[in-house]
Amino acid sequence: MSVSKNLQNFTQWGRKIVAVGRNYRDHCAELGNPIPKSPLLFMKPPSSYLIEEAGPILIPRGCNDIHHEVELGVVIGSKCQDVSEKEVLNHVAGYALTLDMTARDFQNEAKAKGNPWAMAKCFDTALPVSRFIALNEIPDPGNVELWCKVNGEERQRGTTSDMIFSISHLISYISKYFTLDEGDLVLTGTPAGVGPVKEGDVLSCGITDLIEMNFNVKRKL
Ligand SMILES: O=C(O)/C=C/C(=O)CC(=O)C(=O)O
Ligand SMILES: [Mg+2]
Repeated sequence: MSVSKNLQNFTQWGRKIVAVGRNYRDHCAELGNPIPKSPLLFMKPPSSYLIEEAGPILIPRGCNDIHHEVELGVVIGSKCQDVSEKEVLNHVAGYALTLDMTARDFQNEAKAKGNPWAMAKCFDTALPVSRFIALNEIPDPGNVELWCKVNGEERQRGTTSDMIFSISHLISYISKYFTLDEGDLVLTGTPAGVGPVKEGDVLSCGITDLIEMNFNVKRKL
């Protein structure tokens, strides 16, 4: 699809962010979760976006276990409502490299009480995000290698070919329940290797040698 130049600033649009959880078998196993039968969805707010130049990832107040989750983001280019899997790629404008930062202690507490995950997933700086990645830079989104390092030490390396639900399936599925609009972002889930970062760490992630981003980690005062 042709991409409006403006869409390159998708993080400033204030659009929806739909995140998929438990989309890699090895990540389900490491957290002791069952393999989902259908996509597990949650939301992150646009206020959680953090671009590289904007400053550090801030550990939210009271959190003692914040985890990195490197993920491929898909930028929606046009309205998706009841879109078939075959049509999905016509609605994709491009991609982004993302970190679904997760306050794991908040999430575990919420899970134990049967409560929603908002406190764990939605805090300010919970969504470090790269520049817009054009379609031609990722010819096959179903076979993209993602990596994540803490202080230069590799923690995550996985490929989108290991997703349980493909990008086409995810977007088609979401569009059956709620409309995706131009400028929305879909996070496609993280592979195994998630783990903690602490104040003073440098968190780096990338897509093979296509793109890399680096963030300092600080505690919110
Ligand atoms: O159920 C859990 O314990 C944790 C789930 C997640 O945080 C899911 C994701 O965000 C993911 O798989 O990427
Ligand atoms: Mg995630």
